[in-house]
Amino acid sequence: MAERIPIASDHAGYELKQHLSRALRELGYEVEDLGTNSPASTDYPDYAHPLAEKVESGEVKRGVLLCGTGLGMSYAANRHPGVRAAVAWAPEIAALARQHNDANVLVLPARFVSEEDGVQILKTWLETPFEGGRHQKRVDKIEASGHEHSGDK
Ligand SMILES: O=C[C@H](O)[C@H](O)[C@H](O)COP(=O)(O)O
Repeated sequence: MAERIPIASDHAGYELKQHLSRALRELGYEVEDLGTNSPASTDYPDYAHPLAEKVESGEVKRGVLLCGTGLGMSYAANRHPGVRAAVAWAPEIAALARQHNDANVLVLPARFVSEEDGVQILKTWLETPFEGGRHQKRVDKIEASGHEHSGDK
């Protein structure tokens, strides 16, 4: 069965979302489009939270968000426990976001990447595994309260 991947954007990411949705389908994924559905002005948290809730609950393994810079979407998505939303503007960032940070949400800065680069970033993020090892301990510490962790444990 094809993996279902939710994707969402605000107005700034709308055009690239449409392009990446087509690319995802061509790659064999089932795409769940959570909006927005036009280039009309919208508020990015209205799209980030529903997608992040799906990842947080385990309904889906991973998802894709887009806004102008990627920043607003990442701020909102990263408030959800267990969500690690990474802004990636180059395939190398997307690869490291997977290898080192186990990023389960890819966030694209739609006003700063071309359609072609967007597809390469997406494919790299989809195909790159988490390395685990020393990175697992660090990822685990993200979920811990900042008060509980100090020093090099
Ligand atoms: O982080 C926020 C995103 O980049 C938004 O896409 C951006 O702020 C939207 O800006 P505007 O309302 O000026 O199109």
